[in-house]
Amino acid sequence: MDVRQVHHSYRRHAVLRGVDLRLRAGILAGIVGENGAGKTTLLKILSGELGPDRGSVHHSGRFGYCPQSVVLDDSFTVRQHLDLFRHAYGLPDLRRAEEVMEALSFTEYLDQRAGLLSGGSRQKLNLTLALMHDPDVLLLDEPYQGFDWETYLRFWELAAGLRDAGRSVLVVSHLAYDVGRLDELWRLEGGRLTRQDRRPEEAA
Ligand SMILES: Nc1ncnc2c1ncn2[C@@H]1O[C@H](COP(=O)(O)OP(=O)(O)OP(=O)(O)O)[C@@H](O)[C@H]1O
Repeated sequence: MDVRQVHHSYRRHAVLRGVDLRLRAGILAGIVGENGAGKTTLLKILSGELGPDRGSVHHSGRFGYCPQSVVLDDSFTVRQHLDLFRHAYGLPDLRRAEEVMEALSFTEYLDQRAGLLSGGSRQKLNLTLALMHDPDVLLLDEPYQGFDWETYLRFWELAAGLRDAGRSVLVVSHLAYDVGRLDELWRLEGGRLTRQDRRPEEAA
């Protein structure tokens, strides 16, 4: 993914003022920033949901995006969500979805309605839907919110496995927590990204 000089304003409020970012294959990168720094705006632009006022975003290969809340129909079960997304992605089967669910200890919820899932389980469904087509570039917005400690660790194992398989993974969070797990850390501040040291005491 190659991002050059992205600018975005909401009316006269300039939120992004020249964001540059290059994500190579086989990297696990993080972006941190305070509330209101523009993280969600940047992710929407990277995913194509929002057009930048200026600048360019290019990526190659399959693309996956896990926003903070995926629009889910609460009356559909987990299995029905998977089937819908399988058709949308044009997948022959649910093999990868099953692997992700296994990794997140989520398989027992297949027949649960989405509206009855706990916050953490709902997030597992969001992640499964974003990962089930095995994207080359993966953008994750606050991906571990609501996770218990065990699931949090499993999430990082999953992310590292994707990196090791040559995928580009970008984790966006307001918390500079556990940054040692990342290959690169960036801070979004004043509308631009700056590279951070990954030592937690300096990045927090
Ligand atoms: N649709 C919109 N219209 C006007 N202003 C907006 C809109 N969306 C976001 N903003 C403003 O842009 C700024 C950046 O918002 P954004 O949601 O991108 O930040 P964030 O870093 O994701 O914040 P948080 O960590 O709180 O989720 C904020 O000041 C916000 O109020």
